[in-house]
Amino acid sequence: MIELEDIGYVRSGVADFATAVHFATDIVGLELMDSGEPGVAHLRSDSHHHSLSLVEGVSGVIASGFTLATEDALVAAESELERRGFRVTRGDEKEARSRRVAEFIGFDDPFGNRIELAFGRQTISRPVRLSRGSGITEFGHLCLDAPDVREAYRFWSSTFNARVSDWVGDGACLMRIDEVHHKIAVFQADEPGMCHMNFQVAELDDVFRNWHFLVEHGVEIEMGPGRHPQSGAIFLYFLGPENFTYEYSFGVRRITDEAAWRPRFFDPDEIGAIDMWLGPKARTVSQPQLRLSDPA
Ligand SMILES: O=C(O)c1cccc(O)c1O
Ligand SMILES: [Fe+2]
Repeated sequence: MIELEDIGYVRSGVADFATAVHFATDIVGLELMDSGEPGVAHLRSDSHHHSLSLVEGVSGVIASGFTLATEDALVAAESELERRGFRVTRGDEKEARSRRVAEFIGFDDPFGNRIELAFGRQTISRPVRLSRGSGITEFGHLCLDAPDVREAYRFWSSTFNARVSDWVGDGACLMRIDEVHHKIAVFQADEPGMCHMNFQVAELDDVFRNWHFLVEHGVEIEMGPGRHPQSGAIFLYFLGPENFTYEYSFGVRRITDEAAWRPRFFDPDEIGAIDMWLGPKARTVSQPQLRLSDPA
């Protein structure tokens, strides 16, 4: 069992670098760090150096990064994964530097999502300078796609310390690795990929201010503002360049009594399954509400 300390970063390839960086900063509000690497943009949301890296090149997610507490844990994880039959690679010095971690390993999960495990992630002491007043306080969770969500749960819960907090039928599994209701989610989709990346905002008002801001700037709102019955968070999903979905949310539940929590099963075909406020997608019958982007 590999103990994940936290979520770390998302690394994503973008074909139109300038447009993606402009969106991540001037629209989403993340801080652009000086990466020192041409074609790599590091976006900061909290006390860590970055949560999102945009890398000029082929469009699409490159890796999802998680942190482990110690170097020993990383070494142990490497052999544990190899014992379980995964092909594990170790990042070289340049790759580790680009991720602002001391060491990392990478492997493909059973569905083809690239996962990286790192230790020694860089903390920055000075306050975040958000590019606009979006109220972002931290990287909240990441959501991966997999064809079989229950199988994905078996993988995450048997390989790592991930516990299910709630299910939305066979369509979504929300998992915690600490007190936060979920930091890892898996949504059903035919192909692997990054379903969305969530940032927490400081107050309820930020969700609504951001909503108005996004609408004014012609950004496609995928769903919300609404409220998830699972985490209890007020959410807003919106579409960035190259099909990258961002989510802002406020008020995520913390599960402080680990022993008392029982995962719940929500029926995705039931109205309000992921939006208690019954917004437009929540009213769609049978049930593309778990698919945030309408199929092209
Ligand atoms: O926050 C949640 O509970 C939640 C539920 C369904 C889907 C999501 O993306 C979520 O973040
Ligand atoms: Fe989410």
